[in-house]
Amino acid sequence: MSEVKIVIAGARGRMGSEAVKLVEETEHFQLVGVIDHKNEGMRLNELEGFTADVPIYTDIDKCFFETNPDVLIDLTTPEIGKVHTKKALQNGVRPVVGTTGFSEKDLNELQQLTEEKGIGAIIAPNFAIGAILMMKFSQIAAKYFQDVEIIEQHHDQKLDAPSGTGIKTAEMISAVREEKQQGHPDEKEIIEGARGANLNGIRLHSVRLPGLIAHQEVLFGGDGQTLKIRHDSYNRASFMSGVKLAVENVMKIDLLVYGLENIIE
Ligand SMILES: NC(=O)C1=CN([C@@H]2O[C@H](COP(=O)(O)OP(=O)(O)OC[C@H]3O[C@@H](n4cnc5c(N)ncnc54)[C@H](OP(=O)(O)O)[C@@H]3O)[C@@H](O)[C@H]2O)C=CC1
Ligand SMILES: O=C(O)C1=N[C@H](C(=O)O)C[C@H](O)C1
Repeated sequence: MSEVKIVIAGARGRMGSEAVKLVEETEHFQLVGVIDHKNEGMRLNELEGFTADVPIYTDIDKCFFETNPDVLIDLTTPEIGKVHTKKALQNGVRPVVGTTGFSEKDLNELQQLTEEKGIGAIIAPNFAIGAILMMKFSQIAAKYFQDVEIIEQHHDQKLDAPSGTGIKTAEMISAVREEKQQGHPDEKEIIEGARGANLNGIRLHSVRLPGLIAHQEVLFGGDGQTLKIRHDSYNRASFMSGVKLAVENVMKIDLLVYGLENIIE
């Protein structure tokens, strides 16, 4: 594979700093710059913990113009991630987006823009291979068990709830499950929110605690039995093989792919 020139947005963050390591360690990847909201004019290796000698930009247009990247890896925040993805597509840069918190409307807009530009884009709510399998296995199980609830657990610095993975799991299950209103028909929430979020009748519960990283359990209930499908990420390195796969694949496609399950057959 020929060399892929990469810019990372959110490089100082928990995920971004792992992505910097991944890019530095991968022979056919080249880090050409990073996008931040501070440290304009500095080099990344002037910041503690980094060795990559690349420029830091606070202006994404200037970054794209000066570094001419093939791919933008975005690992920022729900608000800014959307702006960056749009800017990347407008500049002919292929986005690989791990940032979560995109709405259906955002995804539709980005899909349209991708089609207009005719270049690849990947938005992956979860890059961990085990999490992709957890979602795929849940989709299989949902053909046999109509009753399902999702419990996702994350660190307490997470900005969005439910998690992107929780939403994607519910969407994948909804695609194969006959819609069902679960629980007792006369059920009443004594305290609002007690039954969690509701996506097509599937309940999604979000736990936020220090000490956690990223965990999800999908619980199915049937006659006298339950089935639990669980995935745990214990560190951010667990996401990096998926980031690598996404970067390699985004160079070969000319459409928007939402979810790595569409790439890992
Ligand atoms: N798809 C996946 O597999 C995974 C996705 N995620 C998602 O990735 C995103 C990042 O998560 P995480 O690394 O934990 O978060 P962090 O808060 O650790 O990192 C986000 C980084 O983005 C920076 N940032 C904020 N605003 C801007 C901006 N305007 N331009 C450039 N950088 C900016 C932050 O800087 P500062 O700290 O100064 O604000 C910070 O360095 C989240 O949306 C999370 O849900 C997380 C894990 C796995
Ligand atoms: O914010 C996180 O940490 C994570 N976010 C993603 C999500 O919202 O699903 C992926 C993973 O769960 C970690």
